[in-house]
Amino acid sequence: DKQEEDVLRELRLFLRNVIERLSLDRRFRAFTKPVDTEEVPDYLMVIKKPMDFSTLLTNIDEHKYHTVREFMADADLIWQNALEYNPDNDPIDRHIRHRACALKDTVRAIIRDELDGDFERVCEEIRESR
Ligand SMILES: O=C(C1CCC1)N1C[C@@H]2C[C@H]3C[C@@H](O)[C@@H](O)[C@]2(C1)O3
Repeated sequence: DKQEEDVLRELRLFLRNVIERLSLDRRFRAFTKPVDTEEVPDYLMVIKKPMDFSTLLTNIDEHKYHTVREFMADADLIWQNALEYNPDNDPIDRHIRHRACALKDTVRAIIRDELDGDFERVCEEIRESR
């Protein structure tokens, strides 16, 4: 109904704003677009569900996320995939993992500081009603 669509529209606005702010952070530049599977031919053998900021945005615009929890499941894939694919004890991998952990902490801090628990509970109620 109208009020419910307004809630889901506010959710999309919030999620787009989160991604916009992450995309402006130079530490997270490697997370903005899908890993180039022509540059990295074994990537899809290792990583079953690739994810990146541009794909999150597309999903938001396709109304794929009805709750922040659903969005977080995909957002977490970005840093989880980075840790999984780049495990080695060399400077490049360690730099990527440092940024992956920074992304994990930054997303959690934004949600903790800016998501109203009552708003997320309304989103969950709407999703369970459908
Ligand atoms: O995992 C990633 C991205 C970093 C966070 C996501 N990649 C896999 C490749 C290994 C490493 C070095 C380059 O080969 C570059 O292509 C990638 C991209 O970084």
